[in-house]
Amino acid sequence: MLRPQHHWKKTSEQKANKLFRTLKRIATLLSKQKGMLALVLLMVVFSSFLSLFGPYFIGKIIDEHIVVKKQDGLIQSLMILGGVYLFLSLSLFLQNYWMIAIAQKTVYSLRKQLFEKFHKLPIRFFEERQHGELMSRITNDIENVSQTLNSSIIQLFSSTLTLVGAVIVMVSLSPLLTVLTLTIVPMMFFGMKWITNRTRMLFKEQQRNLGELNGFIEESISGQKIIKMFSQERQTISEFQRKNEKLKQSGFWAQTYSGFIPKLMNVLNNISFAIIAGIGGVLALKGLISIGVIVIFAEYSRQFTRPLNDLANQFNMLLSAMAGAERVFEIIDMEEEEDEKEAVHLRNIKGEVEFHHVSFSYEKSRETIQDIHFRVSPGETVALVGPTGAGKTTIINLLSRFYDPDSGQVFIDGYDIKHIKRASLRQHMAFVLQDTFLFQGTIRENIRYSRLDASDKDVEEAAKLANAHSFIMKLPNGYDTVLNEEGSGISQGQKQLLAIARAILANPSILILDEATSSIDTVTELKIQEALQRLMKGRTSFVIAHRLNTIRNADQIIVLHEGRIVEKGTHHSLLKAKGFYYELYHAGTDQFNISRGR
Ligand SMILES: Nc1ncnc2c1ncn2[C@@H]1O[C@H](COP(=O)(O)OP(=O)(O)OP(=O)(O)O)[C@@H](O)[C@H]1O
Repeated sequence: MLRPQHHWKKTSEQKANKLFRTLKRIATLLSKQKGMLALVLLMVVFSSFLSLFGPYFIGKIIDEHIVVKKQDGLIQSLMILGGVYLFLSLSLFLQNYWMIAIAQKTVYSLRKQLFEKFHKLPIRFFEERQHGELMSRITNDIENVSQTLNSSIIQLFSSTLTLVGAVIVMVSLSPLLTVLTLTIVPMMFFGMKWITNRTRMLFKEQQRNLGELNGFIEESISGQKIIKMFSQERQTISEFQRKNEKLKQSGFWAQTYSGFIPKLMNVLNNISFAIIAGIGGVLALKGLISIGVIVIFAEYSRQFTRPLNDLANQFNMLLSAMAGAERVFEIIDMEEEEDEKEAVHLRNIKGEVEFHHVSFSYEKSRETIQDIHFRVSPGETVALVGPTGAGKTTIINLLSRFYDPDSGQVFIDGYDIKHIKRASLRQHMAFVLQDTFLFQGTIRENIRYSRLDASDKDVEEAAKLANAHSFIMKLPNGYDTVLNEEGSGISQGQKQLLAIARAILANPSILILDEATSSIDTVTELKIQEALQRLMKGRTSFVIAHRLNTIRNADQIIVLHEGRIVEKGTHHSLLKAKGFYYELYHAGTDQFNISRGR
């Protein structure tokens, strides 16, 4: 029995420590705007004082003017009272205004830090995580922090000040009535606890159901084509209805229970008012307190329930925002993909590539590639061939340093690429992948993405070499046609021509090409082939080849199987050897299937 208890104690301690560290970090961020923060706190103190002083002053006016029917000085007192409430409003406005400015500035820099960090993290980081989840850190989590900074800090501080101040004044006026008034506090505490326990669970459920529904909506929007292809509309709608119904149910109960909170507050307010009026009245009749004191108490007790309620709410909000902030800091603290201190910048390269006994695994439990060893002379074309999962993409990932080898080395022009700056290394490479990623923007901007300083003439020149110019000119706005992220409006083959144009513009020494497996119409296919021939000329090219033509023309074919090189050679020498390549070729695997007929 001791152990779990000890464990529990430890984890809750760790949690508290973590929370404290996160709070401290937020405080450090906020302290960058010390001057403004000091002003806000000053305003909070001022407004708390005025909100206590107002009712006190009303009590005084009642005792000194109303009860004794003395008109002298009443007007002045009322003017002072007006001034108190005017300044109270002003200070509340100012503290809010300044605090929002501080909060927005803080989350602005947090958002900036996080986005910049994303670009310094290795590819592994993104491959291991859900993109939706990462998106939510930069949107929801940061928004949560922003909301809390906007209001919670002020509320927590002013609620505490008001509570403490009210109790001090009340005790000084009538300890007995204070004790009686405070009897509602435990009632309030337990009542609130009962409701919030239930609402918290219900809200959690509502949130979960909402998340589920949102996920389902997102999936059915992006999978619309598949839904229609398989005529699953009706099934999708009924699944949606089921989820929608669940959300409605949980939403109904969550809102109903949370709707009790103001009602309960009202009842408790009335009870405390009855206590103050009744018992205060008896005390006043006995001459123990004045009528003004009853008014002060009545007003304070009304003020009492609000800060107590606020404190509980704000504290919950603060906890949830801190959880969000923790998730943000977790990423900000992650180890970055850094270049070695002495890493060099390569100006020009010839394009000689050597893999020297390279082994690598994505996960410790399973070796992905083993003892890969080959050399490529500048300008050569290498076809990487092998069944699915053989390790072709992994070799490309290592060459471009998206991952680093566990053992062995990769050399470019005799330099171990570990000692070359990543940006410099990738500057000498261009990628034409199966799935061309296009950004929202014009065709011109999309081609220029590989060399931002290229002139319009350079862009068009590259498009011409890539056989893309003629189809671009047929688009409604030519080079200024706007594409969305999915590149809808142009075909798969045309997307590839754009990718080739991009690569031609980059003018790299090393070219990485992942040939498309999807079949493309013959005319476009021929255009692609011709453009690729131009692109590959004079550059060291690595091709994950799917077209027989490419494979046949390669200077070197590297045949991979289960992470190892099983054969090397040219098409003819490998066929002659009657080994694994020969088998692949005759078995008509994916790699050879596509273009055998062409
Ligand atoms: N990010 C990753 N994390 C873990 N394992 C991975 C990762 N990427 C690939 N693998 C695994 O590594 C092995 C080699 O994958 P790789 O993508 O290099 O094969 P491939 O030859 O390019 O296959 P294909 O022709 O299907 O693209 C596979 O077993 C794959 O499951």
